[in-house]
Formats: sequence, structure tokens, C-alpha cells
Amino acid sequence: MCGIIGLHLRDPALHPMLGRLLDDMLCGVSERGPDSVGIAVYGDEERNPPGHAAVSVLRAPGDLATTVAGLLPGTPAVTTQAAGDTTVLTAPVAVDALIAAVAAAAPGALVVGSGTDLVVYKGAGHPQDLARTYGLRDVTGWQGLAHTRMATESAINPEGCHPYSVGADQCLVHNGSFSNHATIRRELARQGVVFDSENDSEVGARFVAACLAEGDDLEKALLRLGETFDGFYTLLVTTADGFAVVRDEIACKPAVIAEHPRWVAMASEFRALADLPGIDEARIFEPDPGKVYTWQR
Ligand SMILES: NC(=O)CC[C@H](N)C(=O)O
Repeated sequence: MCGIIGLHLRDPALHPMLGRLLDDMLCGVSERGPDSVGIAVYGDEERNPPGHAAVSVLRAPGDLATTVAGLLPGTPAVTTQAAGDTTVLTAPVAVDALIAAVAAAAPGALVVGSGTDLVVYKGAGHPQDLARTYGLRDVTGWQGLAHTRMATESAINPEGCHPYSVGADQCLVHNGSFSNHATIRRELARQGVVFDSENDSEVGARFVAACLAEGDDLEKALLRLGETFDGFYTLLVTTADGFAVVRDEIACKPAVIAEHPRWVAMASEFRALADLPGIDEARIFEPDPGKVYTWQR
């Protein structure tokens, strides 16, 4: 199983409601993945203020903000927000500088999300309990997604949660399993790619990140993924301005897309979309096998 929800808001009047809409959607997929949940939010100006980078960290030591500030030029103000297993650090510096400072300050910590617009939360436990821990209903912004996990390929722990956010403002969530991920992992590792987990979906995320870094757009990157990976998948991939959905060539895993003038949404099951405002006027369809659907901000 595993459950996916994603919401891309076209109408800024809905931005203050993003968290409430996501939380209601999450209820519809919680039982597809009771092991753990990950949530990603784009455009919440309280959690990731304009002009700042945010880095989401697992296994963060208590004094991380002070140590990180001391390592950054000019000792800028570094804020921390702890939510369950995830600690979010923000600072008015470049994303790479904040990641490097976290790595130097806490070698045992793991960065699981980063960007100038993005905040990621991950944890093991029931999705609805963790949604409360993350304050999901209070979230604002223009785009968000969540993944409820029933593990197939690696341990049930926060590291195994989706989204895999392995490039600035990028996220990938996956329902399914890749059968040749070990081979692709070895090829990417030979090219210098470093992995954080044993999870198959991380390999997909690292592959997409490498394609985007080579200059592919989201559609091209996901078509290349389809040519390279064997197995089953529904994927939702998001970037600083994009939202993309793709299913494998035999559409083994479920997905429903709803498109409305005010928003675009996808979920593993329709019931997660049923309470969206204006759902009765939305164009609702199952994505065709192997076809990449993308939307830009
Ligand atoms: N049930 C699923 O879709 C699992 C997704 C992925 N293979 C994982 O183990 O995390």
C-alpha cells in the first residue's frame, strides 16, 4: 500500500487554508500507511521566512542552532522548531551553507529536506498523531504533499519515511517498489552519489535529482526514470515551481487527479479528495499509464 496526497494551490486566497486542506486529505490515506508519515510544505512564510533557507534534520542535538550559528559567517540568527523526530533550522543564508554548517556541527544528524521555500517533517508513528505533532492544520502556503508508509524495502524509522528531498526544494513520494533499485544505486554511487538509507524510493529521488541537475525538466526526468527503473510506482514529484505525477506502464498502483481552476490535487484514493472546495466542478481522472502530468506555478 502506501498513501500519497498532493495539493498545488492556484488561487492565493486558498493559501491560508493549505494545512487544513492537507490534514483533511491525509485522513483519507492514513490507513494505507500506518507505519509513518512525511509531510512537505511549500510557501509557509512563518516556518521558512522569505530570504531564509530551511533545513529539516533528524537526530539533531539540543544545542544545534547555537553551534550552527557559530559556524556561519557573521553569526546570523538561526532558529529551530522541533516537531517530533524532525528539527527545522532556518537562517538568512544560502541553502548549501546551512547544510554544510549542520553537517559540521552535528556529524550524527541527517538532513532530510532543504530549500528556500520548503519545510519537511518525517516520523514513525500513526499519520494522524504525527500531523498533530507537526501542527499540520496551521500550515499555510501554495503547495504541499504527504506520504503514509507501509514499508516494503527498508526499516520503519524516520529515515525510511518519504518524501525523499535530496535537492533544494525537491520532494519525491512513491507508492510501489522498484525491482532494480540496487543496480541503479550502484551505478549512481559510482558517479559519486551518496545515499542516506536502504530505501528503493530514495534511489528514484536521487535519479530524478541528477536528471534535474543535468538540466532536464520534470517531464523529461520522469520519462527517463520510466526508461531506467523496473517495478511498480505511482510518484508525485514537486519542485520550487512544479508538481508532477506519473504511474508505471501497467499502472499497478492507484492514483486519482482532480483539476480545478483554484487547485490541482492528487491522491491514492478519491476519498482523500472528496472534501476539497469545489470538488464537484473539478475534472477528475485516473492518470494514464506511463504518462507524465506536470503543472507549473
Ligand atoms: N508500500 C509502498 O508503496 C512502499 C514504498 C517504498 N517501496 C518503501 O518501502 O518505502
